[in-house]
Amino acid sequence: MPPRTLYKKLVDSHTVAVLDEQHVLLYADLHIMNEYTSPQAFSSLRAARRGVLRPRQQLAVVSHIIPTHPVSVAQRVILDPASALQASNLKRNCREFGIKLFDTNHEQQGIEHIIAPEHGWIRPGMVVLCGDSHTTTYGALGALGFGVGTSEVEHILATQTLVYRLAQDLRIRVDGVLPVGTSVKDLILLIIARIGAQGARGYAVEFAGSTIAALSAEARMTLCNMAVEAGARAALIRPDQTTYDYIREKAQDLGEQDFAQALGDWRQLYSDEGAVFAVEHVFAAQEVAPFVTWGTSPDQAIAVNALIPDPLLAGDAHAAAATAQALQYMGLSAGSAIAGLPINRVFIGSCTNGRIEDLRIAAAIVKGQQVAPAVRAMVVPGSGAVRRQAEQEGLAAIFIAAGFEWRQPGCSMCLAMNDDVLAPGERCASTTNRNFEGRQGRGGRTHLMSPAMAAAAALSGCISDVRTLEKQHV
Ligand SMILES: CC(C)[C@H](C(=O)O)[C@@H](O)C(=O)O
Ligand code: SF4
Repeated sequence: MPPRTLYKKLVDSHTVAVLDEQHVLLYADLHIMNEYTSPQAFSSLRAARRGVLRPRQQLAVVSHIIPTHPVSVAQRVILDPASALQASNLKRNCREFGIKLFDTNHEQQGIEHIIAPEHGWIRPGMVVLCGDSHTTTYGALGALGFGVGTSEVEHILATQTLVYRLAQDLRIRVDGVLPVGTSVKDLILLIIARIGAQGARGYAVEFAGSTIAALSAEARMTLCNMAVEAGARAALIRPDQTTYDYIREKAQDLGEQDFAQALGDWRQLYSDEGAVFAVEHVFAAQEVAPFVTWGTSPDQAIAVNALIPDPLLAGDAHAAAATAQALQYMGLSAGSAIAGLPINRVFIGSCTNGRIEDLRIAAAIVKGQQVAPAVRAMVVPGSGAVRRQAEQEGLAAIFIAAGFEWRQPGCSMCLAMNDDVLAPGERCASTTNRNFEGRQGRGGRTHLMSPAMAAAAALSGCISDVRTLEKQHV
């Protein structure tokens, strides 16, 4: 057999039938649903008088619409009628078809992409599908994860398979040590800025190199989560000891013997020597600086000490128009510094940066300091488990003492489908993944950055270089 990439191995091991040169029928080990993209699928299923083939390989989470007010989980109520209906529909569907659900008042409630790995349900070698684009997150653990559309959700529920168009292979190598004050979030913002928001379109991306190997399992999730913002159809990292240790800790139901047996399979999950990638990009970790987006697309990002780009210097007329439009929406002028720009809001959370390690990083910066008076800052943990752990570790107390709001988990202001929204014109330092126009509320202005940079912005009241801030406090 010719050398294969990790991606090809995963596809091959889940191919039920080859349909044509471009398409296979792909088997899904796990299918995750949210309240937003599943209702129609269930309606169609009922209309066709079909059932759910493998209910135990399904998982449902109410994540996008739940309010995050700091009332107890049991007291959480969805007031918005349309959202309440979505949640009750999901409940009804899950009850009828016997699917495990993390409902609005569940203690472990949170964002689907945080809940699934933290319970040990994502394992190397799996295919995981979900009606949500950030399903690429699971590549961090060596699983092939990607988002599907509503009509595909119906097909998966009925057959546990998907008609899948094959992607091409792209490798991104990163070597070296990330500089002090930077994190994997800065790395992925830099990569997207360089290759563009369409730079990985149509490709399954494998991240490789010493920088990637040194990342924690959670940091790898941040990386694979955001790869979709470069258009990637999947993101993968070869499983290694870091992966095995993470799963050992999280997968409580996996006994010694099963784990040992699984390890044998997981160790085969790598791109063979000589496997061909259609495209390869190489980066050096030393190039990474704290990054911030200035525009309305995740690739419109610069190092915090750089100047906001000038449309006149853009490559072509199309790029010039896009830059000018983004600057206008963001209320920024070309050529000015991004550092020092006053902000109104800070949001720390989301499936990109709402894990315990993210909260630890932010809390270390915030500790003993105060949120700037004009700023409203919130921390929304990614799940009930993250929230509880942060409370046990004393992180919540640090945030609260500094003046942050300590909220209940959910997607929250990542996409403003609940009442956590920006007012028109408000500027937000956000650890999320998308800065599209209106993403956090109509007329709201989003600057994507790392948890460390968001913490620094909260304290100083403006976009600030966390490296300088850290020095001031030493
Ligand atoms: C609501 C859902 C379909 C959407 C996605 O697919 O990613 C959301 O999670 C997002 O982040 O924009
Ligand atoms: S946290 Fe944001 S990116 Fe993640 S699933 Fe929710 S809305 Fe989508």
